[in-house]
This record gives sequence, C-alpha cells and structure tokens, in this order.
Amino acid sequence: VTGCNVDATATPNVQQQAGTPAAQTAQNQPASSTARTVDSDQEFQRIAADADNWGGIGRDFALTRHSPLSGINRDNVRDLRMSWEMKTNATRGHEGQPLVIDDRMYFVSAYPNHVYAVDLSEPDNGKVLWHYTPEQDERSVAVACCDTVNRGASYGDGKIVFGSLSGDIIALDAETGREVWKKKLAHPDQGETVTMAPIIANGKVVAGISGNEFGVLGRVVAYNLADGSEVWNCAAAGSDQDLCLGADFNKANPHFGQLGDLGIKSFPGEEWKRGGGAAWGWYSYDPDLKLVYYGTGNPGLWSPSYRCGADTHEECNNGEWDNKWSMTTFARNIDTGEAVWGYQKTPFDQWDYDGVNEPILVDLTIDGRQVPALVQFDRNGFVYVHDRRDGTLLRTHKYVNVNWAERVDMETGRPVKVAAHSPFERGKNVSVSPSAMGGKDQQPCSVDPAEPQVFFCGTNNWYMELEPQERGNTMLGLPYVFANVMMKPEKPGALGIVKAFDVLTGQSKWEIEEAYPVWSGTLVTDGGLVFYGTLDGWFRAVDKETGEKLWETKLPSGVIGNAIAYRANGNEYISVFSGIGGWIGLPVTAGLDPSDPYGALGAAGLAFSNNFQDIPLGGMVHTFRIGGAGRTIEPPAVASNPTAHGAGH
Ligand SMILES: O=C(O)c1cc(C(=O)O)c2c(n1)C(=O)C(=O)c1cc(C(=O)O)[nH]c1-2
Repeated sequence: VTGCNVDATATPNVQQQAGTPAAQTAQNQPASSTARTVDSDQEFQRIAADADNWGGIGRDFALTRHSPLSGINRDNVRDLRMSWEMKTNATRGHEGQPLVIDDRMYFVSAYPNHVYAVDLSEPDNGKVLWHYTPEQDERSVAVACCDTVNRGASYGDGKIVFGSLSGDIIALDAETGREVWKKKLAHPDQGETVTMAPIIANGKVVAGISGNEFGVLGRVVAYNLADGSEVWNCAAAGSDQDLCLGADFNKANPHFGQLGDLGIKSFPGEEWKRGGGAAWGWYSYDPDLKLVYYGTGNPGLWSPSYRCGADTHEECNNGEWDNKWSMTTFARNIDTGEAVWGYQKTPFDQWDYDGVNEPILVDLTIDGRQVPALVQFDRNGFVYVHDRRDGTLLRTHKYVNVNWAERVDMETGRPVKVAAHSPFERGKNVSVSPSAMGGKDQQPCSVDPAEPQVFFCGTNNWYMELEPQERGNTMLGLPYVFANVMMKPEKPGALGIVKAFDVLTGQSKWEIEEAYPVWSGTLVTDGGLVFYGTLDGWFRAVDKETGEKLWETKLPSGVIGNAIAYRANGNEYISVFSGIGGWIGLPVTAGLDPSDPYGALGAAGLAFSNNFQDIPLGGMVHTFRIGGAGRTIEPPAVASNPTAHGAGH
C-alpha cells in the first residue's frame, strides 16, 4: 500500500526544478554513488569545524546545538528580520531541524516527509534545487502515537539520509535527490514507524523504530552508508545475544545489571516479546571511543500490573521485574553494535517515561577530575551525568518537580520510588509529577562547550492523573496502553519553563516562564544568545547569561522545531520550522473531540483547557538575518498532503 497521492510506479520519485544544475546532470548520472568511500568521521568533523555549517542534527556528534557564530549577537539581535520563508507542503508537527552544508540547506517535512535541497548562495533567497517525496504506507499515520513528525536528516559521503514514517531508511544523492538506497526498518502493519533522525557515524547509518504504544519490540539497526547493507541489529529486550551485550557489559558497574538474559527474565512469561524499548529519540556519538549513545523507550504496556510477576508494589520494585533493557541509556560500539554499558533509569516503568531524550556529550570537571561525560535530561525528571567511557553515574538531580521518586540512590543506581505516586491498582487514580510527557520530552537542550555544565532546556510544567485499566487486546499494531491519563498544569499560566540548568549544582542560573509549552529545542550561539520557540508560535532570543528577552517574532503556527545558525553568501542566518504538533499538539492537529480530556493519551485535557485549538496549523521553514528583506519563496508543487484530513489519535 502506498500513500494515496504517490505514484508507486515512479521510482525514483524525484522531481527536478527545470534549469538548475542538478536538473541538468540528473539524467546522466547513475542513481548510485556507492563507489565513493570517505572516512565519514573525518568528513563530518571537517564539516563541523567550519562555523558556517550546521552539518548534523545537533550540529556536532555530541549534540551540543551550539554554534560558534557570533555575528548575530546581543548588540544587534533587535534588528533580526525575516530573510525568506517557504511552506513545506505539509502540515502537522514540524520537529527537527534543517541541515546547512556549504551554502545548501536540506530538510524533511512532517508526513508525507517531503525532502528539499535549497540553494542559499543569494541573500534573502532560497532556491529549491530538488525535492523528493517517499512512497508511504498510509497505515503508518494511524500507528504514529504522537503525531506524524520527523526529526530530521543526516549528511555523509554525498548522501542525505532520513527515515520515512512508513519505516524506510532512505539515502538520497545530495546533488540530485536521486535515491541511492532504501531499506525497510519499521513495519506499520505491526505498529512500527520511524520518526527519529538517523545518525551517520564511522561509515554507518544508525536508526531505530517507534511503536511502544502498539506492542512492538524495539531494535536499533546500523546500515552501511555506502550501500545500505545491514551491519548490526540489536533488540531492546530478549536474550543477551538479541541485545548484543558484550562480554564485559557493565564491567565497571555490575550493579547496573550484567549478562544473564535479564531482557527475558525481568518480564513475566512471554511479555518480553512485546517489551517495547523502541529508541525513537536522539543519538550521539564519540568518534574517539567509537561509541554511539541512545536511550530506549517504555516497556510497552502502561498498565503496570501486567509487566510484573508479583502482586504488590514492593515485590514489583525489588529488582526482579525491571523490564530490562527498556528505559536504558546504552553505549554501543559503532562497528559491532556490542553494548559496552547500559544504565536503566526507570526500572519497571509505571509512567511512560521513555528514556529516549538526547544524550549530550561534554567534558566536565567533577571532583577535580576531567571527565568525558554524558548528560541526559530524562523524561522522568532527573538529569543524569555519566562517565561516558564506562557509564559510571556521577551526578543526578531533579530538574523539574518530581514526586514519583525521592531521589536516585547513588550506591545502587536505582530510583527510590514513592508508592503513593505509583499507579498500580486497576481503576485507582494516582497523581504524578512529571506527567507522561516528562520533565521534558523530545525537545533537545543545548550547551556551550565553553561552559559545559550549564544546559539550556525547554521543560514541561504539568502533572498527570493516571488510572490503570483492564488489559484489552494484545495484537501487534493495535494500541497497547490500558490506562486513562489526564494532564494538568502545575502552575497555570506557566506550562513551559526554559531553564539554564547547572548539572553539577542542580540549580537553575535563570528560568523563563512561558504561558504555552516549550516543545522546541534550544540553540546557543557565541553571539551570547539562546533561541527557542513556543507552542503558540513565539520565536525568541534571550541573553545566554541572564535570560533577558532580547528579540521575538510571532510565527504563523506553533514552534516545535529546533533553531539552527549558519553562514551562507557571507551573511549569518537563523532558521527554524513552524508547525504545531507532536504529542503536545496532537489534539489540535488530529482534530480531537474537545469534550474528551483523555484523548491523545491525556494530552487533550491539557490542550483544550489551555486553548491550544486557537493555534493555527502550519508547516514552514523560516530564515532570519540582521536586516533581512522578508521574501516568501514559493515551494515547488508536490503531491498534496495525504494527511491533512487523515487519521490520528
Ligand atoms: O514509545 C514510542 O514508540 C513513542 C514514539 C514517539 C514518536 O515516535 O514520536 C513518541 C513517544 N513514544 C512518546 O512517548 C512521546 O512522548 C512522544 C512525543 C513525541 C513528539 O514528537 O512530540 N513523540 C513521542
């Protein structure tokens, strides 16, 4: 089955703009560039070393979202103006970020995932060089739990690589937009989709699936960048071998759990086969250690009594029923997939605190020692600081209001849970902070490596009431939640709080309260600025040191994308998407019934009691520079958006 408006016979499904250099060469060029071989790590580091580029999802392998550019700064940001903007030909949630490499921009829209290459060589102008729309299995729309989003593409060896919602990992020739290879990763008929941005590391493309709300078993796969052949494939539950656990797994921290098929034994019966753990978030990479880092999602079933072989809260939390290795930060060897360490943040999850948030790599001085660290602001409300070589846990702090756990016991590495806030009994409501959307969700933080302990994060300021339900069907591809959830503000009028949070002291340097959620990532620049957007469409720049608001503009839809900074044609620019959506915006994008507060897994109550329905839908890329001329670029005609009136939850 292909998307309604896609011609399945037209492969590769590429339309060229007449008259562009790319169009002239497209006919003569072979569709494959597999003959090229570069050291992809060296290539990427060269791209990242050039301040003009934004060459990777988080700009660098470490996911700092820091730009060394300083031409747009505290002194002139008040003169920041629209340079050009363009519709993406898609609506619903526009997450992720464009890439900019050597005067060219590449980006992926929300479903149906149009990909565009834009020539930036003229000021205040973006000229579309090519565009590509993948064939889609429209069943994917119905099994995307949290809107039909896409978090971006990666670049390597002349290719743009991205995932389609229908689960294909696709490599396009960056010059022409022709398909070089395409591999099936996720199967929508079985509840699987792809929303994450694959990364490219050491000549491999690493990607994972979504689908924990549909009874899937998560897996992460590495493909050869050259030809898409599979290199390794590691599951999130199952035997040690299924999980690709190395012989020395967690050697430095045996208390995190080691070998012994815990990925089977820590689930009752055969539940591990629906063990979730899909890693649909952000991945980082350390090219010296050759380790790729990511986190696994929730263990498949929200209603906790079905994931434990015992009856009481105490027995289910004694370590026997951890549902390993869901909710785990993993470090895997990029060449073999072998897991070197894994730390489970929320054993026996009862709240849907998917552990997939971005693992950011910084070098910190802790207790007088220089440590190559990994910092992760988890959904569960704790920020974790690890030694990224072996996983040793160095610090944890609550970064939002947290009541489900008192603290993380640094001896055992386990959260000290609070029974009163652990939903356990069917039909019994408990109130929990943070909500299932977490202290923060997919919206990535940024950090300036020159001040590596201070992270700029958009955080969520609401709690939930959660009531486990009877178990319904257990068929793959059908919703697999079995809980009623409702979300409510912690403090009315301040749903989003942007924090400059010090992960060593556990204190905020400054905080900004926003009326609407801050579901966008942040960008920090050497101009002394932090950029972020709000769900109601404000795009703002604040002083990195004080949080003082220095500039703002209102965009035509909500902002849930991540700003980038780059230089092209001699000018510095900031670009960002608008387009309300994601889980937070789903009640609006999917047109849910305002009278049902439980819709969209509890997001509807929050949305409709805070007027999210007044935020217009959208899907645009906006570009700003000092004194920009404000041009609207007509996007090329593409197949109309099959999701505009499509299904949702
Ligand atoms: O467990 C999953 O498979 C899965 C997938 C996704 C997704 O692919 O977007 C989200 C979630 N879970 C999720 O729990 C969540 O909070 C969430 C928010 C968003 C978003 O884009 O706003 N996606 C997802």
